[in-house]
Amino acid sequence: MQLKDKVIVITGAAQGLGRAMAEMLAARGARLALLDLERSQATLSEAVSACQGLSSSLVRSYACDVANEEQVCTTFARIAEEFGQIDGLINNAGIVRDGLTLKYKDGELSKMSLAQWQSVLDVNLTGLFLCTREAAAQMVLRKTGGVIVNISSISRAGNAGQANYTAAKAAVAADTVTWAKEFARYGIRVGAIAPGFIETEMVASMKPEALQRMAEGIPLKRLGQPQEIAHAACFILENDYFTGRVVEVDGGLRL
Ligand SMILES: NC(=O)C1=CN([C@@H]2O[C@H](COP(=O)(O)OP(=O)(O)OC[C@H]3O[C@@H](n4cnc5c(N)ncnc54)[C@H](O)[C@@H]3O)[C@@H](O)[C@H]2O)C=CC1
Ligand SMILES: CC(C)c1ccc(C(=O)O)c(O)c1O
Repeated sequence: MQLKDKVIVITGAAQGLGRAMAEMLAARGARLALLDLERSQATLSEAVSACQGLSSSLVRSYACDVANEEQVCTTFARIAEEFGQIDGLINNAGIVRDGLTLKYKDGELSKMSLAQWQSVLDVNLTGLFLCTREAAAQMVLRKTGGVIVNISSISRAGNAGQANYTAAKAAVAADTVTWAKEFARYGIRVGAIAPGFIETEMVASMKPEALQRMAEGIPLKRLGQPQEIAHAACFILENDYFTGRVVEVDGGLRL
């Protein structure tokens, strides 16, 4: 897919990987619909301005909680109406609520709460399902075809302290295959990226000692940059023979 003038929706676009992908796509001439939570609209406006500084193509922001079915349906219908079509979707919005499933220390047993489990599944998996369904529906109805890029994680292979996140990101990788098979007949490709540790606000909230230990274990000896993930997203969007696969961009962490 040539990116110039294509309409690409990015969820969780206010900061981090979402914003980096928005800026790279703007620089390549794509038209952008940038989504984030109501409470992140001020930051999202800054992302819109940054994109507008890189391109004369249309860039608009939308307040949308990807885990809210009504908001997702309304927002994707609005985007299709306002832009005339949807050519691409990057399912990037995600949260972490890390913790051990069980912790036993000094005679005290603590547990991951159902709310802690459910909140991560709601955003990282159900949200991604809702956005995929609504974007694909517009692509099918308008007979445009398109591309969907899901953000998984190397955590999908299992990571202590992330039972909720791991479950969601593994399901994202599995459903990337499911949807690649289901949607190929409509000219829709679906791919995924599994980033390793990338330098964003989410990772900055980790303990510095833990981050340092982690970086030392990465063969390339550094965290990834958001632009390196944006580059992978552009590859999936642009390469017309790519579907149903997960691109791992992790500095060799899982070798
Ligand atoms: N930073 C990293 O090292 C890695 C990140 N990832 C994944 O990449 C994606 C982006 O991560 P970062 O940019 O690091 O995170 P971030 O926390 O910096 O940005 C996430 C964005 O998603 C938005 N968001 C959260 N819940 C939302 C919801 N319900 N509806 C709409 N927007 C919502 C937030 O407001 C925020 O703007 C996530 O899916 C994350 O799981 C995967 C592997 C590694
Ligand atoms: C273990 C993986 C690389 C990981 C680690 C931390 C975060 C985060 O803090 O956001 C992730 O999203 C991950 O996927």
